[in-house]
Amino acid sequence: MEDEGCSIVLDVGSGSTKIGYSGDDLPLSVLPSVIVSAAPVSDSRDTPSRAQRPECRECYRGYDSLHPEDHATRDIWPVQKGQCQSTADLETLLHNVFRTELGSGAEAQRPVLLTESPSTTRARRAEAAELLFEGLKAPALSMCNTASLSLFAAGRTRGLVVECGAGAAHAVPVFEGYALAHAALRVDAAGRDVTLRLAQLLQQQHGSSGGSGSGSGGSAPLSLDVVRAIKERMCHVLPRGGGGAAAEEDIGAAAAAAAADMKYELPDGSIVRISGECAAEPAEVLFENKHGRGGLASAAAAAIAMCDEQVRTDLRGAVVLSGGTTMLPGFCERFAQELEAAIDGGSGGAAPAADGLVRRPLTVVPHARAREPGYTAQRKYAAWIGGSIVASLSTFRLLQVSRQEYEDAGAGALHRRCL
Ligand SMILES: Nc1ncnc2c1ncn2[C@@H]1O[C@H](COP(=O)(O)OP(=O)(O)OP(=O)(O)O)[C@@H](O)[C@H]1O
Repeated sequence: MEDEGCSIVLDVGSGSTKIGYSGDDLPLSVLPSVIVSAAPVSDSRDTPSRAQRPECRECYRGYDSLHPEDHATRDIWPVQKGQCQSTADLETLLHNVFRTELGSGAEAQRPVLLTESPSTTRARRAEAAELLFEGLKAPALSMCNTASLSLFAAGRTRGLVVECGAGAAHAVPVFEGYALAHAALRVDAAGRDVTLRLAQLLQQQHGSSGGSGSGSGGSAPLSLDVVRAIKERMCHVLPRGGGGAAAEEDIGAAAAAAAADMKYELPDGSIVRISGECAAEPAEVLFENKHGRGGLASAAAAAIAMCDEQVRTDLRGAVVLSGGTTMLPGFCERFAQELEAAIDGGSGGAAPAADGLVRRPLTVVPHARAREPGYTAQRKYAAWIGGSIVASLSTFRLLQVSRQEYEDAGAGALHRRCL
């Protein structure tokens, strides 16, 4: 939609930054959220106009590839586990992204809708506002919670949003478009942890950090970026209780295809063999109980339990998954099983409650078999897509704070108007 009045929609995640224009179906670009000292972040030397690049461009070198013990790297990831680590670094990243993706002309001088993590603080919001208004000269700004936006992308305003990205996961109840902050829970296990676990298993099985080489694997270490690519192609989530023939059926067509072809070809032509254990075990980190803290499904059940009973009915009726890690084949099925087991002893909340009322059954979106119209693969970019929808509504101006208002009232104006 080529529209003079459209806004820039910006979603800066731990792993990737999604940027594009309101009203579009997908981001213009998806770039790694990294400042690389040696090479340009993006491969775009000149900036073609928006009309020339209508497709979503993905240029992803994952945050997953940030090795926990690699202090020597000069790459800087300003957002880690969903939280900004340094405003100065974030400013550098955003200057790079705006320059390479939008150019320095009028395209970059539009109102901005910036997504914010469910666990952000007022202080961080104020810092981000200063960065956008003063560093990037945005004429107007609106800040929206990723959970509310993901829910809009799924066509709802009430529900429990379960986000699982690269660095962090959240379970956030949303009512009438507003995230209920008191019941939002965060889990420190996400896509990067799955990648690291896969790297560990490959190392154990092949004797190197990944074990590449032709045949059964050689000694050259695999970069975590390659391991991430293997994960995205070949890993899946088993149903609760593990494998078995019925389970294999349940993991879906994509996973079955991956399971049949357990070889991954590297760019140099060598082959990495992926065992069944390597394909299925890494994703277990998302569901396991660690140090007495439950996984994602336990957090989701706890978040529902922290809300009023009337709200809980709506939450059970729409548990919306979003974020790249939920794209793992079998994730939706396993999550639904785990959540059902965690709520009301397996009834999913449909059993009669103490007051005799039958609660609404648990509905996880997207459903593994009954595909949600318009919300399946989109969940990878759900927060950005929701932002694109919100920023194209005529009421969007009610959420915006202009530069003048910001100069007069400071960040307080944003706290009052953010979603
Ligand atoms: N098809 C796929 N299968 C499995 N994992 C995937 C797939 N596509 C992306 N991922 C994983 O999703 C993660 C990125 O998800 P997303 O873009 O939602 O996170 P982010 O916004 O960068 O980070 P965060 O939300 O944690 O701040 C990465 O770990 C990536 O490997």
